[in-house]
Amino acid sequence: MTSEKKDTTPRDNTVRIGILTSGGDAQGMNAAVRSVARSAIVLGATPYAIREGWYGAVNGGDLIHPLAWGDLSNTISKGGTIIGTARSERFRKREGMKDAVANLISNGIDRLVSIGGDGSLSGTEELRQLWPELVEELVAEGRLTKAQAAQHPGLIVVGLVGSIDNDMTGTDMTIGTDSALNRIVTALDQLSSTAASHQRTFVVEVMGRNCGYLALMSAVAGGADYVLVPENPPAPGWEDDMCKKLAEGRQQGRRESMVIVAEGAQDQQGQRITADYVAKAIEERTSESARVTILGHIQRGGTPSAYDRWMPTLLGYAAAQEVIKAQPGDSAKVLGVRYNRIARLDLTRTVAETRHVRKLIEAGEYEAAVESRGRSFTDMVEVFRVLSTPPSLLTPLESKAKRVAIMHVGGLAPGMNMASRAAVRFGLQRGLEVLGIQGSFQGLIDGNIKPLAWEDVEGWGYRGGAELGTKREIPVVEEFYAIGRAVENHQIDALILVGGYNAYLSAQAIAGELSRYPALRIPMLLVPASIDNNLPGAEISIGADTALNNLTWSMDLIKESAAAAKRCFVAEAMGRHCGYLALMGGLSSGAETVYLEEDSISLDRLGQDAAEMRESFREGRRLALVVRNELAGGRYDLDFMADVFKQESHGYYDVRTDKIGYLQQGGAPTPFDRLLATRLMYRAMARVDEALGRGEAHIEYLGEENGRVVFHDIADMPVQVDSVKRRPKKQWWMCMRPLLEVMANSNAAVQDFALPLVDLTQDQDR
Ligand SMILES: Nc1ncnc2c1ncn2[C@@H]1O[C@H](COP(=O)(O)OP(=O)(O)OP(=O)(O)O)[C@@H](O)[C@H]1O
Ligand SMILES: O=P(O)(O)OC[C@H]1O[C@](O)(CO)[C@@H](O)[C@@H]1O
Repeated sequence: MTSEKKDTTPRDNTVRIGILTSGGDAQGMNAAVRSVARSAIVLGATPYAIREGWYGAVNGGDLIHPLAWGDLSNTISKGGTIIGTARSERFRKREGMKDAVANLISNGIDRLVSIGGDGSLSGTEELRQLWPELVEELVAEGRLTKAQAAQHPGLIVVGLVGSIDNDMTGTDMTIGTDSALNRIVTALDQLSSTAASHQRTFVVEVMGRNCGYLALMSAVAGGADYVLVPENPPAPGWEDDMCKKLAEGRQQGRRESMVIVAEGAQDQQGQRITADYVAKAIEERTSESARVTILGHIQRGGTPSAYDRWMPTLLGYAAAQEVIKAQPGDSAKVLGVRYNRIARLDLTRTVAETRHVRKLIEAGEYEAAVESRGRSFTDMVEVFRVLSTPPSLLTPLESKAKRVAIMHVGGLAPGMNMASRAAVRFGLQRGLEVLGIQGSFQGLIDGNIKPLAWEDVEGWGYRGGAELGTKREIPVVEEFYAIGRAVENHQIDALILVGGYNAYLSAQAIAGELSRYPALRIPMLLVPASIDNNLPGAEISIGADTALNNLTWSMDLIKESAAAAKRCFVAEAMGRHCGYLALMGGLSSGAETVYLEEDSISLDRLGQDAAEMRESFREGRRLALVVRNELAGGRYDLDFMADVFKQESHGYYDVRTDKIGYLQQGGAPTPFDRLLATRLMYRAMARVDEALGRGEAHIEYLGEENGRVVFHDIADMPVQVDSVKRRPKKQWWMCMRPLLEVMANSNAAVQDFALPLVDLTQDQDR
């Protein structure tokens, strides 16, 4: 970013858009700033940075300056906010706001994209409402001319929610939350090994102010034993309950114990519960020592997750579009995300609703407070209870004498272990016996099957790989008899297959042979797990988020390695025929070009891209990233593409290739994949239980679509997928394709394209 003093006197007639980040910084704010600024440039407007949040608006001068395309280079992977943030006390006062109006107008700015938490956004709205009055006063005081006042009659505002707390109602995730959750869960994984070595309890305090989202979700994803959140204060005597739970867990073989305390946790008397208090309570009641870890600002630090890059990029484009189109007097909007789509929310209402939750907690209306956090939060309270409570403390359920088997089929997907762990615990709670099949269909035929107890799956959640193994082979007809015999011999009443496309094809094959093999007429349910994200009826499959993060992280490293030389990297992402990883990885790592299998890639296109690449290096570019999906371009493979770029470089840059490969499949699953696996298995086990109760035997697959878990009969599969390309006919993320062009090219021809919007009138959670 340039540091020289800018002449901010308005000279052109373009629309000027001020961009500020305010309140606590959050990972992903840079992606939002970059996107708003670059989209503004592509849409014909001029972006201005207002540095240090509202402090910059109040103080003006060098703190307000235009942003050039190059100022945003290589910022998407950076943590924090490159334009600075602050908590400005002066802005809270009328005089401070008046100074802000004077400074904004003297820079020709009356359109603003404000990125921050509810405090920052309510400050923004207050300024918008006071604007006309303050302008009048400034004219009366001679600080603005009448012409300036006439030119800027009102402030046009769009808000983006940047805060790790995820406390804004109406939006599923705020910018920074996913990264903070990644940070917390990584820390919990690391603490687990030391805790297990000593059979010790760790009490971990996490951020979130009055919101328990980070605490609750990290407790589920990190496999914790007990959680304390502000919305759901524990009843008197909770210290004894907690210690009983910890002791029982130990009895069941749990070596590491973890208690998560939200920083805003309190008891029903409104008394704050600190991590130290929790540790003391444990030491007083058990013979064990407890250790306290306060994660603090680590949670807000470091590089953003892939989600906190592509999501703010999408929102940033939408915000630029919105702020350019809006008219003075239009109500202010805040753009959030619901079900991976953009939610256009009324700023005033959203902020008021958010503050209302805080009031509910203060008033002791806890049930209402939990409900206000939305369905996913409410469900997770119950999910956590079931997952974390040792069987001896769960209300005993009568055994149903039914056996549900679980196995993996297809390529490895991080999160498969979490799905198995959840299956065992949800199944046992329902009075079902859960069997683990080792080694897919061949394992079933060979009888590699054993009952899984509550403690058998302890610690599985954070492991990469698949403890039950997985194989890609689809059973052939000759094996169906053996499979049927195995199902009968092991008295398997229902089967849950966690896996990828080949699991679905296997189920389809079984469905076609049911009349010949009646033993296979049992409920079967497919749970989507594939890093390719190519499964029907599932917008995201288990494993795709981990793979995307692994890919993004590797491309960050590649970019860094290339920064020293003038270099173009051509990187290859997995995904087979599905471009999800390549496109989202490209968007998240700031790639210049992405080639998908879904595109038709001609030699002409490659030649043209290479010529543009040469031109950009000739004009001073130092680094470029091209991402290709592993099957994109058919015979134009990785080496061929690299050769075209090399041949056309004319010495302006050199070219290197990198096949990212199997590291995309490896490592511990991200919190998103763990939570998705848990949510899906919660519903899967309930469905199987119901089917067993009713004596039904459907073969179904499930997945999340538009924020709902939806079940489809296997017969729907041919309608939903392109069977040659092995991917859904409709891929919701494809509409983000033009976004990459907008972020990569200031002369992008793409002006306006359809954004994935959620229809809030159809939203049953609002
Ligand atoms: N009611 C208000 N009126 C005017 N300005 C406000 C108001 N509330 C907050 N602000 C401005 O926004 C800044 C940031 O607010 P706050 O500290 O509440 O953080 P936030 O935006 O809620 O972010 P975070 O989620 O990180 O806490 C304040 O320092 C102040 O300048
Ligand atoms: O960075 P500061 O000013 O210490 O603020 C910490 C607070 O900000 C947040 O990180 C974001 O609102 C909260 O979770 C935390 O309570």
